[in-house]
Amino acid sequence: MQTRRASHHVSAQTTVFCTAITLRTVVTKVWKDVFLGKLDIRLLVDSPELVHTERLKSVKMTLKKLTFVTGNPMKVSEVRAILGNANIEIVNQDLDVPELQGTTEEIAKEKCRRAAEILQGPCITEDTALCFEALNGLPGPYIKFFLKELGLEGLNTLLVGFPTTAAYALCTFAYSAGPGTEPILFEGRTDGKIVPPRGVSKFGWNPVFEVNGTGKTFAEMSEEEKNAISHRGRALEKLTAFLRTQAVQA
Ligand SMILES: O=c1[nH]c(=O)c2ncn([C@@H]3O[C@H](COP(=O)(O)OP(=O)(O)OP(=O)(O)O)[C@@H](O)[C@H]3O)c2[nH]1
Ligand SMILES: [Mg+2]
Repeated sequence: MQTRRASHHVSAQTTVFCTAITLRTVVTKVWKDVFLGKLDIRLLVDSPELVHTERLKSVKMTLKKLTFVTGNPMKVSEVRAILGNANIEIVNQDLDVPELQGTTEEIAKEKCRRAAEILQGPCITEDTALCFEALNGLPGPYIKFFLKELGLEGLNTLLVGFPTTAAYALCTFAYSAGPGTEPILFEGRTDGKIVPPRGVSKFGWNPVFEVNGTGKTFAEMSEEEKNAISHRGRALEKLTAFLRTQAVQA
């Protein structure tokens, strides 16, 4: 009787001991992976049930690298700064993808579809528009050509005689999972007004776009300040949220 109770006691002790060792091994491995950057800590919080399954490992791999097709190095630099926080590495491909004429959405979608065909793989593209309320949204996606021909002062002159200088910056990211798949769009918008140039910037129309409620043009803001409220930052927030849901479903 006593022998049986003793052996029962020993086996219970063994179970507790083994469970503790297993738990310790799992916890150590998870934190080691977080520390080494192999595992995004946010995935642990969002979906703890996925911890250390093969699923999560492959998800992490797909999330890690993203090809951004653009010929604009300033876009690349901002996107890297913003997505660096989400632990996504941006690989830039400067492909000559023709831009269709149409709405920002149409341009972004077609640009991405063509880029995915050329790359034969997944990618993101982005189209930015600067829209003037007084001109019913123009120049919109054609701002690049207006800026080139008219310059910063010219963008102001364009609005002389109109009752408002209100404008908004619109950024549309397109994500394609690969050739033949319909690109998905993620849009971010920042409202402001067109003002005479203030601040120093290497990026296009930053000096003439004053963001509502800040009293500052994009060119007068630090990189962090701009990224936190910019059209691009807001669009990327949506893109990263989408990539996380993809991760959970993969
Ligand atoms: O001051 C700025 N702050 C910004 O945040 C910003 N984002 C874009 N732009 C400019 O607006 C036009 C968009 O045209 P866009 O989208 O076709 O770009 P792009 O042709 O330069 O590159 P891409 O089409 O290869 O990606 C181009 O002139 C860009 O330089 C910005 N200027
Ligand atoms: Mg372009």
